[in-house]
Amino acid sequence: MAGITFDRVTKRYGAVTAVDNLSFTLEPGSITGFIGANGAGKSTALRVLLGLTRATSGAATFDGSSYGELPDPGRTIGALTDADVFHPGRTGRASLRVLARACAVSDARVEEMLELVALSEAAGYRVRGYSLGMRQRLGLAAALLGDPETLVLDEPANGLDPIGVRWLRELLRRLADEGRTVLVSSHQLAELAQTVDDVLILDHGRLIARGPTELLLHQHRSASLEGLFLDIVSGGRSA
Ligand SMILES: Nc1ncnc2c1ncn2[C@@H]1O[C@H](COP(=O)(O)OP(=O)(O)OP(=O)(O)O)[C@@H](O)[C@H]1O
Repeated sequence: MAGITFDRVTKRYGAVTAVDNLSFTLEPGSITGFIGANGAGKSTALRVLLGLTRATSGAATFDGSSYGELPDPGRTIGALTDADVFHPGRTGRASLRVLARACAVSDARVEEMLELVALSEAAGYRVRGYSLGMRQRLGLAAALLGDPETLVLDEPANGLDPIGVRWLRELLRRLADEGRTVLVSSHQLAELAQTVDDVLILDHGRLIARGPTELLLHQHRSASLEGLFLDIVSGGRSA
């Protein structure tokens, strides 16, 4: 199973340092929450990991291989970065079938994933008619198509209704229990606290706290992940 390693990753856009010397390793079998204020650098870090943008320095790898070096990335890494990656004129089913062909996944697996994300009935409709929550579900189905060892999900709960949020939480737990590595960014801290084992807290591109959620809550005498986050981030800013 593939873990994730960030080794001194820095990404600059001109004068802006979006990710600043970021290092951490995630082991398989757990869910890690990636949190930070707007502009903290979470999406940039995930984009570097997924080979969507190049690091200025350092490297982000899956068991030693960058995304681009993976022989079969679709079957190793499942990623959700944007609910709007699908062609609006294609049906949900056709969208998944295009991806399935690219990573040699069967049409039967497409139907299984549509069922898993509760889109079987809507699979014949064009994506332009889908709600945000339905597009997120389709994105999750796409991420899971190749039965990947590692999942990298940028705000997967966006647009999901409360039933969908609970479904997602249970799904991620199942996937982690199967030994997969799950990294998930979110602003919904109350929900995230119920989902993850560990958190990484990013502020101005830098990792300012990391560890098991329960331990961090205890160390900071916080009753909630939101309290912990506000405490750490405002503490970091005044330091
Ligand atoms: N393509 C880009 N060109 C220039 N600056 C960028 C680019 N992408 C991100 N940035 C800048 O990098 C910083 C980090 O942005 P990023 O989107 O990674 O943060 P984030 O933590 O994902 O934020 P959010 O929670 O709002 O999604 C911000 O200052 C942002 O303006």
